[in-house]
Amino acid sequence: MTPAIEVSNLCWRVAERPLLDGVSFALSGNGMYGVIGPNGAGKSSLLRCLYRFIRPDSGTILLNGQDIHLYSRRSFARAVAVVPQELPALFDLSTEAVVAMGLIPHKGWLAADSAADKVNIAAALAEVGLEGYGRQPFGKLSGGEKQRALIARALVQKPQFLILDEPTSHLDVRFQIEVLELLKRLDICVICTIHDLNLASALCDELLLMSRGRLEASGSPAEVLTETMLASVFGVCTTVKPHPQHGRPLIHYYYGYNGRTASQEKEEVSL
Ligand SMILES: Nc1ncnc2c1ncn2[C@@H]1O[C@H](COP(=O)(O)OP(=O)(O)OP(=O)(O)O)[C@@H](O)[C@H]1O
Repeated sequence: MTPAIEVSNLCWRVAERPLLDGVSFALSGNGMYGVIGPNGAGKSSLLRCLYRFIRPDSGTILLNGQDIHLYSRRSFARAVAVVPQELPALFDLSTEAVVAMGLIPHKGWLAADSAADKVNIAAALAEVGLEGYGRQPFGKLSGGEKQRALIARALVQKPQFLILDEPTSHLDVRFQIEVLELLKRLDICVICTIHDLNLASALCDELLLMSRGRLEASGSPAEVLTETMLASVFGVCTTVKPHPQHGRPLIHYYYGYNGRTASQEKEEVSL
């Protein structure tokens, strides 16, 4: 079933500081939704609200028409999988045991893994390029391998809605592309924070641009990634052209912007 996510007027304040300020949007179906924005813009806070880690002061989040806080723990875990930004310790567990945790919402803590479960776990590890790593202690994997194992855990969960906080942050460039392509192929509703704007442009169907706790812009990469928007939200000078392969925005950065206008900077560079 295609999930519909509807976020209305989300507000979250800490010590009188508005960290999320009237955020509203709808994700109307399957696809890759990228949350972008500068450091401290509120991207992770927004995702934490979506997976019920934070309870906002006001506003609502509906999943398939029902407030997420009215779902039982188990039914929410069946529908929603999360790959957090922080890599958990889980030192004593093998990598396959960590991936198997994704099955818990479907069968409970104590049920042993069936032969079919083991096939699913091995397939998920292979999907993320970790074939043969199942017996290795999770704690001994590299940062990028851990991140991919946590994505495999989310895959075996078979969620309707997958939330990932910076899934590419520990990955080399090849795995950044492979993991995002894999997430896109899942054909479910995926929302992830991402700092690489060119990757977001190439692989996300829609972008949500956060700035200072507010949703500054949303829409297709071409609608959101404009030179003017990048200058005003990130304070960087860019030239944005269609990518020669896929036609979506390709951002070239100018260095040493230092608060001058984009056109001043470009004139200087072209001299
Ligand atoms: N629990 C909290 N208590 C107080 N302040 C918080 C809390 N969580 C987040 N913040 C603050 O809220 C702001 C937004 O944080 P958040 O992690 O959502 O930003 P972000 O856009 O994900 O940033 P980054 O790109 O650096 O990961 C930051 O200034 C952060 O310090």
